[in-house]
Amino acid sequence: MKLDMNEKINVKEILNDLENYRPKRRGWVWREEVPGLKMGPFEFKNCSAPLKNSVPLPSAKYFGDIDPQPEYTITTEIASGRFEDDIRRMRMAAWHGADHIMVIRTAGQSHFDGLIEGTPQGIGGIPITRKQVRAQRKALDFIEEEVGRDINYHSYISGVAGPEIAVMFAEEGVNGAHQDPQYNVLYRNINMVRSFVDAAESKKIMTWADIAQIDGAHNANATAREAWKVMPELMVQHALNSIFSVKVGMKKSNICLSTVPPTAPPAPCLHIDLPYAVALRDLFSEYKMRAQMNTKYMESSTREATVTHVLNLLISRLTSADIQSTITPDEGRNVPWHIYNVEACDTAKQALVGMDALLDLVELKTEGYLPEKVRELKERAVLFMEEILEDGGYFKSVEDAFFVDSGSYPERNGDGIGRKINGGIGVGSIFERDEDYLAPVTAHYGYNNVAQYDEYCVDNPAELIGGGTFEEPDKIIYIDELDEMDNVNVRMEETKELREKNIVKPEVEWLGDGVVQFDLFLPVSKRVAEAAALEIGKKMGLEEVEVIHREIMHPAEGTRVQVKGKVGFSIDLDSLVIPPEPEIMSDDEIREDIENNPFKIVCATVGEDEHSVGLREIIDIKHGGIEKYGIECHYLGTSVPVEKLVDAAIETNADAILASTIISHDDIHYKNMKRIHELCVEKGIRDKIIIACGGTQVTPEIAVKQGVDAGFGRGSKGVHVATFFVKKRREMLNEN
Ligand SMILES: Cc1ncc(COP(=O)(O)O)c(/C=N/CC[C@H](N)C(=O)O)c1O
Repeated sequence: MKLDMNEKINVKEILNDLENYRPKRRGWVWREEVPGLKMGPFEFKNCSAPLKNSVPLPSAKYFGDIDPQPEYTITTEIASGRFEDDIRRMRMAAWHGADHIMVIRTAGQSHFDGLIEGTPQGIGGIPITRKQVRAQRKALDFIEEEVGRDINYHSYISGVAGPEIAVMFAEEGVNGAHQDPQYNVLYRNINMVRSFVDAAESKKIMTWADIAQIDGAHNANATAREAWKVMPELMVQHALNSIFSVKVGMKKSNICLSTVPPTAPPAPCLHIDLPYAVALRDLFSEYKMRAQMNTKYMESSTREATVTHVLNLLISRLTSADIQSTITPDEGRNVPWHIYNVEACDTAKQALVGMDALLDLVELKTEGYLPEKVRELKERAVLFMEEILEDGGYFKSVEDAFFVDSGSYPERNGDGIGRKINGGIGVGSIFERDEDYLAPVTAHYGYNNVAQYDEYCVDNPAELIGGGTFEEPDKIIYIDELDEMDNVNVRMEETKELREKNIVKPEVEWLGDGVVQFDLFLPVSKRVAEAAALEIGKKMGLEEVEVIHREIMHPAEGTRVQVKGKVGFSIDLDSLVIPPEPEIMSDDEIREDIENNPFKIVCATVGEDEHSVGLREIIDIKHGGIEKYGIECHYLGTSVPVEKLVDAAIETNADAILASTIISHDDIHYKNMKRIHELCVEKGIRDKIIIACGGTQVTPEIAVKQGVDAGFGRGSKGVHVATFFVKKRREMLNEN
């Protein structure tokens, strides 16, 4: 199966024959850095190899459609609860620069005490199962082929089924995973002894499979009452998980510290977060940094979240990052939607390439507040570690609620998360292995008496059984579905007409969910505006109308409200009149026509409009404008009265008038077009002259309604206008 960029991914095809799917590779892939990368007229210092296929930033069109990729791996978190719909979002995110797909697990999967099978729908995440992992890894094989860059697939190895999950991930070629026993203990109340014994096993397996590890320190950020007060503890948590991982045998280049700038505006966040970012990288210089955007201080304003994320990216650029995780701007209001996953990827890409080579321009101060604060934070972290030792070690310090205390260490408010060593889920489930304990498996942590059967297999216990599932994937027991109702086949049956018929429904996260959102301003106070917005949504025929964001413009003057609702209908695409792509003739064909029959135009930016760039791009030869075809252009400049433009057309006996207007306030651009047409009629030249008008806010269909012959909107180029002129003149000559 090879993806065609003009065809949707065939999810049914992906689900076919999953039993025999095998992952193409094991382990994590970092981007290929290309220092001195030349793209368009620029040279980049901190970029990686460009993609084969991608969607550039909107403004890329001003720079030859280049789409430079920063050197950091870019993560997008995807998990709507329906993995089959997430596959499409993965493809969208990959085209927008994501090469790390992180799949949130269904709420509370950490408490599942074993692997689950089949493809049940999840809540706020995906129930991780072998079939679901296979389907998404298989889909990513095709998507990475399409974009031209390897994509890392990532999930979570935590909870009471951690080791089983680790084995399944190793078998299925999962490339990255969160693994941090502290997460189990602090946030899922899983017995601490069980958690660390499981973590040793899980990390051993991850090491064998070359799975990159992300720790869970960021959770303290998100859980603490005031995130910046846990900075010392965050470094302690990173240290504990990192050294434990090293002791199990994990290479440091696979150990990624999950670090989040703890604050956000209106706090003076750089002043607080940058010293922390520097201190962390000083202490853990041998490890990888997985920079995650701030998730704690996010409200329902996607704009606010995006600006905070750009400040987070500035910190990444000023310090370092290996993985730049992105958080969807709408994380603060609902389960992330397609469009916001993509926005988050674009925010990271845009900001990081925009700050390319930043450290050639600025450097961090080595005297004063910054280094002093860095030292202070490191000292607090070391003191925290020392107190753990004095208190009797990690488990004892957890019992004494050292962690996630709202005080800024060494201050303590006594409100940390305390767990008992003889409490929590899984307590009492650890047994010492007997003298003759044997597990004939690969990558097994701890005591394993293989020699009792064959001393030559001590380093390869699975040899005793002719290889385990790591060596012999055909030994994996693949279970398709267990629940006859809660599975992907039933779900896809429900939405099949949206796949099979030529109809479409709006969606935000699931195919056919019918959800739309709209943004409006109401000149009333907040509470009145919310009520009015709901009423407007209902009158628009939306169902399940809900206000998802409101912003006060002024307590009395007005409120901005964002509303979501569902449409009950779908659109029959066969019934649509879809305007054809603007035809373009070949340069030679246009040039030949003009050589045989010279063409003269008058052109200007009309009205009170001073924007000249757009029109110059359309006419100037150096921008690929219409002059390159031999068209004679009389450019009258900017803010030209329409009367003057029409008079010039008459004086020069022009074949065409080309008017540009960018300003569209009160539809002034269309009013000017209409006036040009009327003037040509009044002066008796309308049937002899071609009128074309353009501008970024011009909709061609509306332009023509004003009486002109053609309108050219955003993205139009010289070749579009020249083709139109040649065709329109031929049409007029044929008529006469
Ligand atoms: C170390 C660790 N283990 C397991 C889980 C997940 O555990 P459940 O399956 O019980 O939800 C998490 C969750 N982190 C949130 C993702 C965050 N948005 C991120 O990008 O890091 C975790 O941090």
